[in-house]
Amino acid sequence: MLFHVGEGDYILVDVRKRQHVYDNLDRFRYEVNKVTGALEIFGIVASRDVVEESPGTGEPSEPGAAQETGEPEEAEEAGQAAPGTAPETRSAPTADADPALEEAATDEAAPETPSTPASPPLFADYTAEQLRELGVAEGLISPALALTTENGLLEMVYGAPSHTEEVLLALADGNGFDQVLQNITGPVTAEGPVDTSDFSAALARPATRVTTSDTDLREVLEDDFSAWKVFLHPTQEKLVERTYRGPARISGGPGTGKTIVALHRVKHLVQQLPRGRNKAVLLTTYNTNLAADLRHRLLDLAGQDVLDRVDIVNIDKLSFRIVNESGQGSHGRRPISDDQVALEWRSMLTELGEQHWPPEFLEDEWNQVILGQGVRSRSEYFRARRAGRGQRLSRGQRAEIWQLVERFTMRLEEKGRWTYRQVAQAAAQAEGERAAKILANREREAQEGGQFLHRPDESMTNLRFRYEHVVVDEAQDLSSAHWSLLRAMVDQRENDIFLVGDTHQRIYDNRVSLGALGIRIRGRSSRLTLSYRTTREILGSALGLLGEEDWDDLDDGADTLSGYRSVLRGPRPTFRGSPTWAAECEAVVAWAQDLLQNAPRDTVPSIAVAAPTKREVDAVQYALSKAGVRAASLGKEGPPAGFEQAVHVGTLHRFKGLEYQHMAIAGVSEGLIPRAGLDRLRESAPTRYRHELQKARSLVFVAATRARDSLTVSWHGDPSPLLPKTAVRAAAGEEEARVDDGGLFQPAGTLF
Ligand SMILES: Nc1ncnc2c1ncn2[C@@H]1O[C@H](COP(=O)(O)OP(=O)(O)OP(=O)(O)O)[C@@H](O)[C@H]1O
Repeated sequence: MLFHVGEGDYILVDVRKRQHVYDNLDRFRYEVNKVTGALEIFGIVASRDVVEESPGTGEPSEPGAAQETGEPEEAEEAGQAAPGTAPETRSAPTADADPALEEAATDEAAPETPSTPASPPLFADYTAEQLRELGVAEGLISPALALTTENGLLEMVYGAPSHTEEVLLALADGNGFDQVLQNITGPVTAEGPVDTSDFSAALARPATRVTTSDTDLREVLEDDFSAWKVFLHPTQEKLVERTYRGPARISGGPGTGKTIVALHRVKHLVQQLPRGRNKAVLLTTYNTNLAADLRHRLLDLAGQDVLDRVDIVNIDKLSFRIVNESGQGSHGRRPISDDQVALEWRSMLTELGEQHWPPEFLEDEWNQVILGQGVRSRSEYFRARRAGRGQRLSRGQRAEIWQLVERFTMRLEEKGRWTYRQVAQAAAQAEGERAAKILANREREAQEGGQFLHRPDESMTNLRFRYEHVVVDEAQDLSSAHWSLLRAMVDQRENDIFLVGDTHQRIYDNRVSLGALGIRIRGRSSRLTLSYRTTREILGSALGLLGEEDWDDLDDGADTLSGYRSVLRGPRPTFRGSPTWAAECEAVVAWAQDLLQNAPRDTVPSIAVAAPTKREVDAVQYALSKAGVRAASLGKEGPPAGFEQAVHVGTLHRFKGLEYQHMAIAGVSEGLIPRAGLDRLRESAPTRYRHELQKARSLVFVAATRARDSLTVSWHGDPSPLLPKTAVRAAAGEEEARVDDGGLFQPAGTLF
C-alpha cells in the first residue's frame, strides 16, 4: 500500500495481503495537520467507546496491522524513523501482537465491564475547537470527545498520529490546555501558514515523523546508534539548537532523551566552532563507565572529526588531572573511598574519646557544609550557610567541629590519603585562581588599550579558559566543588554550560545550589516529559517507589515529574517475596532462563539483575553461572570485554544511565534497602538520615527505570519498607492487582 506524496515520491504505508488492504482501506485517513503541518496517515480504530463515530465496521479493527511479530512498539512510539516507511502510519495492534493489549482488548469485550453510558466524556472540559488548536488530527476530534473510558482512549490513541496521542494522553493525565499548548504543541507548531493540500511541503517538515514497526527494518536501524542521527523529537531538537545567553539546564524523568540531547548538543556546538585542533568542548559526567559510553555514542553520532574536538572525561578524573597539573596539594596522595572515610572518622573519635559528636554527623558536616561550600578557614566556617541542615550550631560548637575536622584532614594527610571531595575541592581552587588571573589580565588589557604596557610573565598572558563550552550529563550527582571547577573552566558567556540531569535519580549525596556557585540557570531551564524507554506500566510502578519525598531543582527550587509519561505499553511489573535468599536467587535464575528460552530465534535479549551490595551481586552471578546462564558482573568500566551479551549483574549504583530489555531488582528486603543501621542516624544526624532514605529510593527508582520491556522486583524475608504496601500485598496474593491499573500501584495524576 503506497501513498503518493507528489512527483516521484511515495510512502510505503504497509505490506499486507491484497484482500486485507481492500477490506481495510476505508479505515485509513491521511491529512496534513493544520497546526503542525505534518503529514499524518493513520487508522481509525473502532473501540466500543467511539464506535458510532468511527467510519470502520465497528469490530475491533487492525488497519494496516503492521504488528505481526509481537515486538513492542518502541521504535514507532519513539518517533524513530526509517526512510521510506510511513509517516505516522499507526495501527491498532492485533490482540496476539501484544499481551498487554490482549488483556485490554479482552477486558473491553468482556460483559462484566460494560461501558457505562452514564459516565461523562473524558474530555468534557474541552471543546472541539480547543482540541483542534492543540493539533489533534481533524478526523479524531469527534471520536475523542465521545470517549468515556480510559481503555477506549488507549485503544484509540494506538491508531492515532503520535502528536494526537501525546496531546490526548497529556490532557487525560491532568495537564491543562495551556500546559499542553505550551509544552507539547508549541514546540512542533509549523512556522508560517500550512497548505493542507501540499503533501510534499508537509513531508519536508520536521514534525512529519516517519516511523516503522517492522522488526527487520528496526533491527537494521537500531543495530547502531545512527538511527538517532536523524530523528530527534522537535522538542528535543529545539533544546539542542537554541542559543542560550548563559548556563542552561534540561531536566526530565528517566528515558526522556536527556543524554541524547546532550550528545546532539555537543555535536551542534562543535559544528559552530571555528576550525581548530584543540579540544574546545568538555563533555563530562559522574561515572567512569558512562564517560566511556558517551565517547562511543558521540563517535557513532557525529564521527571522529567532532570527537577530536571534545574532551570526554568523568568529573573526578578531570579533578585529578587539574590537581596534578597544578601541584595543588596532591603530593602523591591516594584517594580513599567513602566507606573507608566513615571507618576513619569512627577510629579517630574513639581514639580521642570524643563522644559528643556522632561520626556520621561530622562526616556529613565536613562533606556538605565545609567541602560543599568550599570553606577554607575557621572564620569562613563561622559564616557558612547551614540552612536546611536540621540543627542549629552555636559559634562554640562550630569551633569544636572545625577543630575535629582539621584533625581529621591532618590524619588523612599523614596516611597519604584524601577523599574524592577533597580532590575536587583542590582542583576547583586551582582552577578558580587560574580563572581569576585570566580575568585580571583581560581587565588590564582593556585598561591599557588592548596592549600590555608592562608585559607581565608571558605564561600568564597566554592563559585562556580551558574550554569554549561545557556539557554535563547526570548533573544531579556533581558536588559544589565539581561545579566550581567547571565554572572556572569556561568563560561566562553565551552557551557556556549546558547540563542535563534528574534529581529524582540522585544516587550520590551531593546537593548544590547552582546560582550560589555562579551558574545561573534561572529562565533557561526546560523539562522533557515523554519517556522513550519505559512502558507506562513500569513507569507507574517506578514512580510509586519515590514515595512522597520532595525533590530539588539544583537551584534552591523544587523539581517535579509532573506530566512525565510514556506511550509505550507492556506487561505489568511483577513483585515477589521468597522465604530465603537462596530461594530468591533460584527464582531470579528461573526468570532469566525463561526469558532466554523464550526469546525469538537468533536473538539474545538484554537482561540484567541489580542487587543492593557486592555480596548479593556475587551470589546472583554465581547462581546464574551454576545454572548454565552466561552472566557477568558490571564493573566500573561496564561489563568485561566479551560479555556484552551476557546477563549483567551489578549493584544498584552501577545501572545509572544504562538500559536493558528485562530488569530484575533482587534483594529489595528490609535491612538491605535501605541498608541496616540507618535508623541510628535518625537521632544523631537527622538531615543525613532523610537524605539517605531519599537516596535509597532514588537507587531503586534508577534501577527500575532501566527496564525497557519488563521489570521484576523481589525480596526475601520481610520486604523493604520502601516498597509500596499494595505491591507487597499483591505479591502475597492478598490483593488482586486490577487489570487496568497499569502497575501494582499508581502515582497520583497518572493515567493507565
Ligand atoms: N527522539 C527520540 N526518538 C526515539 N527514541 C529516543 C528519542 N530520544 C531518546 N530516545 C531513546 O530513549 C532512550 C533513553 O534516552 P536517554 O538515555 O537519552 O534518556 P535519559 O533521559 O538520559 O535517561 P536517564 O535519565 O534514565 O539516563 C534511549 O534508548 C534513546 O535512544
